[in-house]
Amino acid sequence: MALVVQALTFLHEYKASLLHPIPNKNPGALRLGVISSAAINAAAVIRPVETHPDVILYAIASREPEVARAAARNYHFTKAYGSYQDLLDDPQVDIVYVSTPNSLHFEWSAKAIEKGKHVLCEKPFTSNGDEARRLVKLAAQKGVVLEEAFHWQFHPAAHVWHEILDSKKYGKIIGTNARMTTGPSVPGEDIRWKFDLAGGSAMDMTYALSFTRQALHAKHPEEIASVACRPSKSDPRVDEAMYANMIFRGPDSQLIPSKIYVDMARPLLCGIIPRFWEWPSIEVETEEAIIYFYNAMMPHLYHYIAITEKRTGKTSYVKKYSGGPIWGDVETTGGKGGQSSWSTYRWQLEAFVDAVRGKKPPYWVTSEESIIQMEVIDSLYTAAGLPIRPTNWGKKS
Ligand SMILES: NC(=O)C1=CN([C@@H]2O[C@H](COP(=O)(O)OP(=O)(O)OC[C@H]3O[C@@H](n4cnc5c(N)ncnc54)[C@H](OP(=O)(O)O)[C@@H]3O)[C@@H](O)[C@H]2O)C=CC1
Ligand SMILES: O=C1OC[C@@H](O)[C@H](O)[C@H]1O
Repeated sequence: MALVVQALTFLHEYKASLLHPIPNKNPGALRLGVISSAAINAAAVIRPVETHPDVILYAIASREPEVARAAARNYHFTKAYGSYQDLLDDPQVDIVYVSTPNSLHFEWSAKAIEKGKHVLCEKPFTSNGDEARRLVKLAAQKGVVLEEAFHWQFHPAAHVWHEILDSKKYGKIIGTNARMTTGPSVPGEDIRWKFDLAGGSAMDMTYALSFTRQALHAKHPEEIASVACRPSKSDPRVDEAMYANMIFRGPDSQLIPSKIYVDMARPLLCGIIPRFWEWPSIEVETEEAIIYFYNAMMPHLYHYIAITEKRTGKTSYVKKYSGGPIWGDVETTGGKGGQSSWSTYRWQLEAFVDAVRGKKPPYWVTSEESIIQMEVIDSLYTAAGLPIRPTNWGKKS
């Protein structure tokens, strides 16, 4: 129930901002510029920046000057810009967060990179694989940090889950099943329904594919065995839901059947009950156990990793809110091993700032990972008989 999880994250972040005093900022703290007034801004960067000593809320831009001014007042940004370009033209901006609709990620990330800014770009990274490759190349040419904001991957729970799977304590992986759904439906006018804004369930709910590829350390699937889409009623090019059966090559070179189900308008149970309990999750079957990561998307709210051993039928539970195999020994800006109140976005910011400061971040979403993720989404659309999300900017005619 992605919308509920999202709403709870807004509350979680708001509570964290009330309970945790804003630390003194470093004299040379990085100046953040935010491109758009998106709903996700508060959870994804504004609250995390408040508790990070090395970043300040410097500027926010909107297509509407008054919207930018209101956001700046609400969240205490120093500057408000009535155009995205004006924000990028400000030499004081060091790092940029791009939270526009998907179709504009490439354009505004590229324009920020051209200005020498480091970029944290929302997921899905771009509209398609071609844009992803071009963006990564541009960042490398300009020598700036570029990161897809795949926040869930930075959380300690994700790292413990990896540790369990990679240990082979329960044998090799033999199958995966990931899902992300929301019902009641995503509202009708939302950007996620618009083809020209690179909408669609496989784009927005890219997490299910990410959980799967992460579990398997997989790149492209060996085969897309089948894909079925439920098209949006208003635009058949937009997938309201997608069901995909893929075969990946697993970490031991074995072939692994992997199911993905994403749905932006999950039918209500018995026609009336929203499935509030259905949070973005993945089940991994190994030779000896079923390992279920519940709420892999926003584990800071609540999560568990349930391990049910096939031989005994017994289930044990693992949870992890701080420390863990990657952050455990790290001196973070919140102390050793970070803080259990930190959201996925706060862990992500910690790593992003490390990278901008030239320090090796404990965890990183590689450029290759972001490119392949977009390439696989392209191939899912092609297999489904739907068009790949187009590039609207920067193509030489
Ligand atoms: N990491 C996460 O957990 C989440 C990530 N996301 C991602 O963040 C991005 C934004 O999502 P969300 O917050 O729901 O988006 P919203 O619809 O709330 O905001 C998108 C913003 O983009 C700007 N914009 C620019 N051009 C357009 C256009 N043609 N139509 C509509 N808006 C436009 C608008 O800002 P303005 O008018 O100020 O210019 C608008 O406020 C998406 O890429 C989404 O996938 C979303 C939710 C969660
Ligand atoms: O990234 C996201 O996380 C939460 C979802 O509700 C949302 O659709 C998606 O964009």
